[in-house]
Amino acid sequence: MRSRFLPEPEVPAHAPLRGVPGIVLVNLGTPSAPEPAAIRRFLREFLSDPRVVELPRWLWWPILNGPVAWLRPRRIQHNYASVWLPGGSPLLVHSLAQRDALQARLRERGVAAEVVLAMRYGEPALAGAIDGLRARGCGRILVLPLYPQYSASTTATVVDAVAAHLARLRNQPETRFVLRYSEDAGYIAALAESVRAHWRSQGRGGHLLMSYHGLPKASVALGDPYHAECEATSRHLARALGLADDAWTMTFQSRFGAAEWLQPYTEPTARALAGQGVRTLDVVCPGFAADCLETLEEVAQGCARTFRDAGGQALRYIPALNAEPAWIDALATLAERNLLGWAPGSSHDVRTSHDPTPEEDRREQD
Ligand SMILES: C=CC1=C(C)c2cc3[nH]c(cc4nc(cc5[nH]c(cc1n2)c(C)c5CCC(=O)O)C(CCC(=O)O)=C4C)c(C)c3C=C
Ligand SMILES: [Fe+2]
Ligand SMILES: [Fe+2]
Repeated sequence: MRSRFLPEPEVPAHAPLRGVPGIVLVNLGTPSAPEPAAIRRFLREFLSDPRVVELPRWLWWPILNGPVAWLRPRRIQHNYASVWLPGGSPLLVHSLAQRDALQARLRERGVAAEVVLAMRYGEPALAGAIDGLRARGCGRILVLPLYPQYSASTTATVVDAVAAHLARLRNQPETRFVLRYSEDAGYIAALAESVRAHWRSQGRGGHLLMSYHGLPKASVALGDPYHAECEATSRHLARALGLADDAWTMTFQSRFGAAEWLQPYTEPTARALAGQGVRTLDVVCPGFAADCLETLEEVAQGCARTFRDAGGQALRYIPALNAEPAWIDALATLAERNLLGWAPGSSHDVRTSHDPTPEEDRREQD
């Protein structure tokens, strides 16, 4: 009989019942090459997710498969090419470095867990990452999206995709999700340290922009908590840096389409600040755990040009946390906390009754 479910991986018979836990870091996804065909493939998958573009299908489908699929890739290929790294797209390169650094840090801490990277759209695929962990005997999986602030258009789509894959499995792994860490102390401390390091090496700018990826205003009106979470991150970061209220501004970038998005927008704000006499502008993008097209091309290049053209002297972009040690430490702590009771060796480990040590066995019999 053919089963409607996927075949189960063969895990060695002597493998422990649930094995060590697996951790899936998940980021958005990015084209496999800075070329129109690869960009088109990526945009088609990403922008056909109904959580990303909420327009009715009959209206959106012709736009996506017409102008977006055929004009946008040709237009933005040069943007991608201008930030492309020898190892590939910056988003992929930095996310892989985060995976490796997190794996190493957990080992140093004596926490047994297998870390893999997946992209929500494109490669490495989420389903493949989960199957890879299962084949290595991981019966418990922690999904850790690289989105500090929850949004339906990012975090929830990861949950959707994981759930859709689990729906095809017979022997489902125990699964946990980290939905947000916008106010996490380690994350805020890592951000603050990255800003301070920038100030130490380049001097303090006249103003600090905290720029987040935007979202249609309508989504927030319908209950998406994203704006409130960006605000929470920004206030914590400002407090950690000891900034007065008029020394920083929260803005939103990467607007897409004709609708109104969260305001104030980053680029016009940079222009206005130059007009008000700000000479040097520091910009940090706390919502992007890894540098990507939106930070390196749109902000570090594009907004910097706008700022200079408007009379400013220099916009100095502060790199994303990427594989910064303080951030990897924060990620490791976040992971450990969410592995509670799962990870042998973790300081948070709660041994289950399934596998008592011989010594515990003896004690229990006494
Ligand atoms: C309606 C469209 C979009 C929504 C909603 C949206 C939300 C959103 N996106 C990120 C993070 C990233 N977005 C990136 C690129 C990107 N985003 C959109 C559109 C929406 N994003 C597009 C069309 C693109 C591709 C580039 C372009 O065509 O301009 C990226 C970078 C990817 C890369 O290859 O480097 C990231 C990261 C968040 C956090 C978010 C909601 C909170
Ligand atoms: Fe986006
Ligand atoms: Fe963009």
